[in-house]
Amino acid sequence: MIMRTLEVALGDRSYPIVVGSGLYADLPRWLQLRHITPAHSLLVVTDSSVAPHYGKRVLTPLESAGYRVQMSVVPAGEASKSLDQLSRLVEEAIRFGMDRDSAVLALGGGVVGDLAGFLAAVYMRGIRFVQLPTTLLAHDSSVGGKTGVNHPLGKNMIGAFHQPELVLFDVDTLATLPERELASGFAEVIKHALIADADFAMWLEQHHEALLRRDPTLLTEAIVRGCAIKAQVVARDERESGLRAILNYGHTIGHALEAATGYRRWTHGEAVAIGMVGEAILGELVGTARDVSGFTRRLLALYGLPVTLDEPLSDEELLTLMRRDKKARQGEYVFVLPKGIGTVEVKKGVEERVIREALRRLKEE
Ligand SMILES: NC(=O)c1ccc[n+]([C@@H]2O[C@H](COP(=O)([O-])OP(=O)(O)OC[C@H]3O[C@@H](n4cnc5c(N)ncnc54)[C@H](O)[C@@H]3O)[C@@H](O)[C@H]2O)c1
Ligand SMILES: O=C(O)C(=O)C[C@@H](O)[C@H](O)[C@H](O)COP(=O)(O)O
Ligand SMILES: [Zn+2]
Repeated sequence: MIMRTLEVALGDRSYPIVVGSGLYADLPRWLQLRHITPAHSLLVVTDSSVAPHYGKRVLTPLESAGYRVQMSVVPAGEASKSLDQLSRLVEEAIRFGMDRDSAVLALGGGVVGDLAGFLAAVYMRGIRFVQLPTTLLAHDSSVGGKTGVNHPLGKNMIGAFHQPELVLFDVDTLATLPERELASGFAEVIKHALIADADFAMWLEQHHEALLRRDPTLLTEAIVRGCAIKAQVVARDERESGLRAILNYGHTIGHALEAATGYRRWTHGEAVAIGMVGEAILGELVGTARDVSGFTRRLLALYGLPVTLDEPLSDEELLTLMRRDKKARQGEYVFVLPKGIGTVEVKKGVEERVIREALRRLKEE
């Protein structure tokens, strides 16, 4: 049995990230290690695609250990990251009798993780929660405490920082993940490599075939390396007063693409993949880096990810959305730009004409 453990070091709010197989059978023990005992009722939030596969696998050991537990299911998909779904979950939590000692378990991908985490952040002004990620992408979303929902005018516009008590990533769940979602998850794995670890980027290039075949040892290694980069950044700058913004590489453009298409055209990872190519081109134009967009494009393409902007979106709309990005200040555009492979910098005040040129090149095959 594979099992690897890391820590997000946040003083008395530090928590473990456990990555391995067959972990759900031991879920009660992990919860008790975090002082979530059968005296505490649990709301398991999941989605309509995950519930049929893993609902029972999570509920059964909890019930056997004496927990009072209820499962709440939201429709699968990005549209569930909404205030409407949040409000419905609050109602279910109240009716179930959740109190300040209760905990929320987020069983699913980033949508469930962000939504259920936000529920935990606001329910009775904050209760504990646990992340049970079931997508590759959720190696990113389950760590670091960014929770929230979308607004039609902007991605993740409503949310809170609220750290989980525990991240328990059972890699067995990845067996049922659709191929498109696996690729989408690799976009954030590649992001972690491109911002912090050139060797990891080369490793991802070398092992792409086995990783796409879901070789369990390599997949676990990719998750652990990605989580380790994220955990280190979060530990140094939990609330994004500076350094943490590097985790947003590809997202100024990526989030604009998602919002401009009503969160329907691309998955989050696909939008970030196109965004990383765009921001690599932008880095070359601004002069922070040389010769990075070619490698970025090739690596993402090896994982079947989109690397050109092939949707007829107006530059005006994308620029408006990018000015609303959470990193932006005083109407200035802020981007995370590469300095090379494995290193990036946060660049404020990028000129609009240069962004337009990057978008033009991003549209080229
Ligand atoms: N909080 C953060 O730091 C952070 C980081 C990255 C991304 N995100 C957010 O995460 C979201 C994207 O997450 P995602 O890509 O995991 O999408 P998702 O949660 O929508 O999952 C993708 C699809 O796969 C299905 N699915 C999930 N696990 C499955 C499994 N094991 N087997 C079969 N089907 C499964 C889901 O039902 C869904 O249809 C976006 O909203 C993004 O903004 C947040
Ligand atoms: O954890 C972070 O910080 C990130 O930026 C990780 C991103 O992959 C993630 O998509 C995050 O939700 C984006 O946050 P936002 O603040 O730009 O909405
Ligand atoms: Zn992301």
